[in-house]
Amino acid sequence: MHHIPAALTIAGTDPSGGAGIQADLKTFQELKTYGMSIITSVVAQNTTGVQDVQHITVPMIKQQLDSVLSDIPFQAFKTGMLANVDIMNAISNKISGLAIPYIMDPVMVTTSGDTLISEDSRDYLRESLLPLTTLVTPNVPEAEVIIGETIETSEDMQRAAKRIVHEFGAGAALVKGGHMQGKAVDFLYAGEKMHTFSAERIDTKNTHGTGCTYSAAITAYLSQGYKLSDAVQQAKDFVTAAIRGAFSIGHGSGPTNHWVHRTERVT
Ligand SMILES: Nc1ncnc2c1ncn2[C@@H]1O[C@H](COP(=O)(O)OP(=O)(O)O)[C@@H](O)[C@H]1O
Ligand SMILES: Cc1ncc(COP(=O)(O)OP(=O)(O)O)c(N)n1
Repeated sequence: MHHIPAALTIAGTDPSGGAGIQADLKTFQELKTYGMSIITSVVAQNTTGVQDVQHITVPMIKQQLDSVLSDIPFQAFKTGMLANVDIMNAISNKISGLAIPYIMDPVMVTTSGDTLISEDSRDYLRESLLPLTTLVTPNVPEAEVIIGETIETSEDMQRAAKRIVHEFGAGAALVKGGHMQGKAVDFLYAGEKMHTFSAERIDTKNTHGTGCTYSAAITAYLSQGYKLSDAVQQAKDFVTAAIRGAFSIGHGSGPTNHWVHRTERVT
């Protein structure tokens, strides 16, 4: 039988199409993985920020998960916005038995400065969800929240990645350097050596949804059987190209361009 790689995203929405579920599904599709989605919160947002949020009820989130789990196999999954402890707890109960890669994008605050998860859920995320992960992908502010320390240098980023694995129990940690100065350097630590992924910093304000796109690309590559460091390298190339080709649309920080690879192939 023909094997179709499939992946699931569990996250909030972005009706303007740049981040959240919409970014994840576009990325899965572009990378030729069949995409499925569980919506945790409906977020009224656009390139300028978040205007309103409505959380989906816990029974409805559980039912969405059951609908997928009872029907279609998938080879990797990711979580994005999980707004509160009740939602995190429901997800954790449903996914803890799944023996496939789990990528957590520990979404907390958007680039526009809007908070997406409650204060008290940060502890739950750290203590109950992190140990379930294959990989967690914090940006620097998120890594600071997880370890409770300020990160100023690339040595600090590497120390954070190690602590997230050894002290907080994540399977691996990818600490992303989009919020630092100079080259866009990310560090991956999975318990052995430190891997470095580096790209030129692109001078653009259009970075809405980069974290979602990056973690979705890693999830897609893992669903296709790539080993972790190769999946991250492929995803880094994908997100860098997507930032380079980002759209100047909307009145704020525009979205990454998910089909830049295809347009490059066509022209
Ligand atoms: N201006 C940029 N030029 C090149 N790469 C970038 C730029 N901004 C972010 N990145 C990269 O995009 C990815 C997402 O990183 P980051 O912005 O830190 O996460 P988030 O979107 O979660 O805040 C990382 O690989 C980071 O290095
Ligand atoms: C629903 C939803 N989830 C996550 C984010 C954050 O997206 P991210 O990729 O970290 O990029 P920014 O948009 O914050 O730059 C979001 N905005 N919405």
